[in-house]
This record gives sequence, structure tokens and C-alpha cells, in this order.
Amino acid sequence: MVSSAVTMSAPFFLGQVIDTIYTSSSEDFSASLRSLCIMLSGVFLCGGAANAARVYLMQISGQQIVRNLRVFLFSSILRQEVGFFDKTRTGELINRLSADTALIGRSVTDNLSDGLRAIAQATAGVSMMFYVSPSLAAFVLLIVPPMAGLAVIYGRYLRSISKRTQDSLAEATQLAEERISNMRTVRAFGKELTEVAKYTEKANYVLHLAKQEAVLRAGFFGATGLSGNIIILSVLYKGGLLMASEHMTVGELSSFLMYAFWVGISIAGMSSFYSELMKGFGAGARLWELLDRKPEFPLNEGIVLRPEQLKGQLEFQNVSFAYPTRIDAPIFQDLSLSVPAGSVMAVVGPSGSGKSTLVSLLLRLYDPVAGVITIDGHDVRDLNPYWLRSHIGTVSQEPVLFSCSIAENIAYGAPDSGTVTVQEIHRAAQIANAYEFVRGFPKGFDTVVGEKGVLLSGGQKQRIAIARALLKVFLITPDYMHQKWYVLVKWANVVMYAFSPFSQNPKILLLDEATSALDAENEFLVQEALERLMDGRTVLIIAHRLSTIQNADAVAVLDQRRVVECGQHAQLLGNRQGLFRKLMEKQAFLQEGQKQALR
Ligand SMILES: Nc1ncnc2c1ncn2[C@@H]1O[C@H](COP(=O)(O)OP(=O)(O)OP(=O)(O)O)[C@@H](O)[C@H]1O
Repeated sequence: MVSSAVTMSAPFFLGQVIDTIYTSSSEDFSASLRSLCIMLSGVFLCGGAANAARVYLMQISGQQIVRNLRVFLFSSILRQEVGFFDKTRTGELINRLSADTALIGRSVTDNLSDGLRAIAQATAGVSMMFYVSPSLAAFVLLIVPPMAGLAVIYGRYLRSISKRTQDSLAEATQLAEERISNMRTVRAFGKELTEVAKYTEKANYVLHLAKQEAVLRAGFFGATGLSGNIIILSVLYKGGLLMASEHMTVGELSSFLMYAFWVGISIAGMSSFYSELMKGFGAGARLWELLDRKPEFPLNEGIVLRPEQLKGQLEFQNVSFAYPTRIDAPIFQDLSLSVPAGSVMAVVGPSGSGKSTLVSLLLRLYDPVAGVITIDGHDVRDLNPYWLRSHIGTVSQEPVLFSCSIAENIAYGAPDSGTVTVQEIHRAAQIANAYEFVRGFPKGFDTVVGEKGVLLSGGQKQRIAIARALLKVFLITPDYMHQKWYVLVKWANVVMYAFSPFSQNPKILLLDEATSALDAENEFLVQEALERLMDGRTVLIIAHRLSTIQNADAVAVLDQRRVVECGQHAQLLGNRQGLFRKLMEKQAFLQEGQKQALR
């Protein structure tokens, strides 16, 4: 306001200076001119300082708004249910997080400040024009209605183009993100040039939209520039006539002209403000959708069981399920399965029969369409999902590591990774048979594993993941505990862990046995680590190895959307017509001798 007030008072005072130059008598001329100029210099100094303050504040608050938008958006994205990520692509989300937030940040800060200033100046300019010469002002303002109509049409188009631009930019980012993160596959298939061509196509579409925007902007800015010049010309014409008829002094005409200039500049500022605002609205549409999206599952609400209440009995009762993205392709229909507390249940079945889906349902990554899944009699939908997941250890077939050090990856398994000691990490690595190979690296536990752990071998990744799961199982601390209790509980854990790491309360483990071609040594080491992990816990293991199936307390065979057979290994083998026996006969892991015996 200060900066605008100063700017807009300038033409009035400058008009006074001109009239002083024209009308003052020679003896007081220089004195009054000097005092007027000194006074004006002071006013201009204030205006300059106010303007600098405005720009600084806007820069700072702009960055703060962008930061807040990014943090809120990231937090909203991470709260969404897993099904959301099946539907939404990573590249798109990254684009929203980086490009869209920046665009909106710019449109509501720098732009808003410039825009408000332009509006204030245009209003003040128009008022001063009326003050200096009402008839000339009324004449000039005839131009406003057609310009306003043009601006509305322009704004509407610009908004839609901006939305399409941000969407296609998101598509291009999505493609780039996916190809770069799977570079090895692209290289192996020699698809670099094809991928570049695909990306170019997407980038070309963004360019095409940018051209459309350029045409639109050029037309609008050309029209506003033209109307500004026409205003000045008509002011000179009409003002010249008024001066000739002595209705206006030269100072007044000069002031009026300067106001007309300012109004012209402010209108240009307002059009640019309006353009940016419309672009911001266009980009914002998707961003608000994401920010406002309510996750389908709560993240941290529901029943929390006390440690002694958790026994680990798992039960699927008449469960029907289909993935939300493919609701018409049911994975389970009326599936029932019971895993007694403390037992090991091996799950087998043809590929695609839904073995991994069972694990996802237990982790409550998805909810069944019908039926219930219970843990110790509690429906998992009533349990606090955050608590639930923190009490279930998982090791998946393709363990995903983060691009940080091995130590940090292992510590990720603990509820509060900042408090994990080096000894705990080493111990977990020892039990997971990872210690020796990690120590063999020049940087040991500080070795960075690369994106998704690409710098490690399959077997090494798996053992690090087992160490991570171990830390989760041994260092579970109830999150409702107070900080001082936390220390005690942690110590108790460490002591139990040191003397007898396997004698804790039974917890639940969901394991997906590796099918990847580990060499015999690695496979043995991974297997050994898994067996240590399984001891004394309720385990649901997606089994691929004969020894795992043989050692399990029971085997469930999945097929045709349900559990077709369930029982002990020997008992199921005895059923000559059973699917389990057929699977066993087909599996490559059966030794020739065992196949003979089966026959
Ligand atoms: N996120 C998902 N969205 C939609 N469908 C999915 C999703 N994940 C898996 N599916 C489908 O669900 C079915 C069961 O998949 P699941 O991964 O549970 O099978 P599986 O028995 O573990 O297979 P495998 O032994 O090959 O790993 C498959 O037909 C698969 O295509």
C-alpha cells in the first residue's frame, strides 16, 4: 500500500512541479522548485524502501507457501491406501510435488503481490484521473467494458490449457521416472532410442500446448498494449482540445497523461497477474484433489492390544476379495483358513493363485469385499493398522532396500531407527547371516546400497531384509508407552535379545520365500536365517522349497480362489488326486529319487 500510494502520488506532484515551472515568478521560482523537489525525493525514498520490503516479504512468504504445500501434499500422499498407488503413477505424483507446487506457489505469492499492487495502482490512477479531469477520464474509460469481456474469455482458455499442460507434463515425468528407474531392463532390450522417441512425443505435446498458450497470450497482451497506446493518443487529442479551450492547465494534462501511463502499465500488470492466477487454478485443480483426498483406511486409529494379548492366531473366515483396480476379477471367493498361534503354515499354489494377496490382506493393505480376517479373534478392520503392521514382520520375495547405508537399511526395521545401537544392527546382521559379507565390504555397514539396493546381489539383499525384519521383531515397543518406559522396555528387549533372542512372545511373521536363483550357499544361508526368524512365532510362509513345506506344521494349497487342501505335508501327499501332490510332482525342486518314491 505504501509503495503504491507513493507511486500514484508521483504524477500529481510532478504535475505541480510542471505548473510551478510554468507559472512561478522568477524570484521565488528556484526556491519553490527546490523545496518541492526535496520533498518529493523524501517521498520517493519511502516508496523505494516500501517496494524493496514488499519484494523481500513476497519472496520469503512465497517459499514458505511452496514448502507448506509440498509437505502437506507429501504427507497426504503417504497416508493414502495401497490401492491408491495401484491406480496412480509415481511420476505423476512426483510432478505434482515438484512442478505443480512451484507453479501454484508463484501464482499466489509474487504474482499475487504484483497483481494486488497493479489493482491498487489502477484504482488510484483512475480515481486521480477523475479528480484531475472527470470529462477526460469518462472518455478514456469507454475502453474498459470490451477489455473486460476479452479478459474473461482469455482467462477461461488459459485455465484449461494450463491444466492440460500440467497433466501432459506429469505423463512425461511418469515415463522418464519409470524408464530411468528401470534402466537395466531398457539397456538389456536395447530400447534407449525407442524410449527417447516416446519421451520426445510427450515433450512435443507439452510444446504444442505451450505454443497454444503463447498464441493466446500474444493476442491478449497485444490487445492490451494496443488499447494502452490508443488511450494515450486519445488523451493527447481530447486533452489538447481541453487545453486549447482553457479547461485544463499544462500541468494537469501532464499529470493526467502520467496517470494514464500508470493505469496502462497497471492494466498490463493485471493481465499478467490474471494469466498466472488462471494457470495456478488450472494446475491447482489436481493438487487440491490430492490434498483433500481422504484415505480409505485410517492410518493410526483403532484397537491397540497389549503385548500379552497378542498371541498370533490368524483366521480367514469366508473371505472374498478382488483388487480395487480389477473389481470384476475376484481373487478369493469364500476362502477360509486358520493358522493356530505359534505354528508355521506353508502356503503353496500355482502362480497367480493369490499367495501374496493373503499376505497383503493380513497386513491390511486391502480390505476383503466380504468375510472377516481376524488376529486373536479381533477383526483386523478394528485394529489400529499402524500398530498391526508394527507387530508383523515381513520378508518379501523381492526385498526393497532404500538408497542409504546397510546400517540405515537394517535400522529401518525398528520403530524408532534413531535409537538403534550399532551392536543391535550387528547382532541382527549376524543372525541373518549377513554380518560376514557386510564386513567384507571396504566400508562395512556404511556401504551405500544404491537405489532399491542395486549394488547388492539378490541373496545379499534378502539377508539385509531379514536383518531388518529381525530388528522389527525384537525391538517392538508399544507406541502408547511413555518415553521413560520406553527406555526400560528397550533395555528389557535388549537383555532378552542378548540371552535368548527367540524366547519372546509369539509374534506374527509373513514370509515370502525366495524363488530367485540363489546359489546353494546363499540359499542355505537365507534359509537358515529365516528358520531362526520363524522360531516360536506364528508364521505364514509362501513356500517354494520342499524342506520348508516338510518342516511346516501345516500346508495350505490355494487354487480356484480358495483353499482347496489344508493339512500336514505327508497327509496331503497321500491324496493321489490332490492338487498338492500334482504340484509336488511338477515342481523342479523334487529330487529324482523322491519322484520315484511318489510314483
Ligand atoms: N495390485 C494388484 N492389482 C490388481 N491385481 C493384482 C494386484 N496384485 C496382484 N494382482 C492379481 O492378483 C492375482 C493374485 O496375485 P498374487 O501375487 O497374490 O499371486 P501369487 O500366488 O502370489 O503369485 P506368484 O506365485 O506368481 O507370486 C494375480 O492374478 C494378479 O494378477
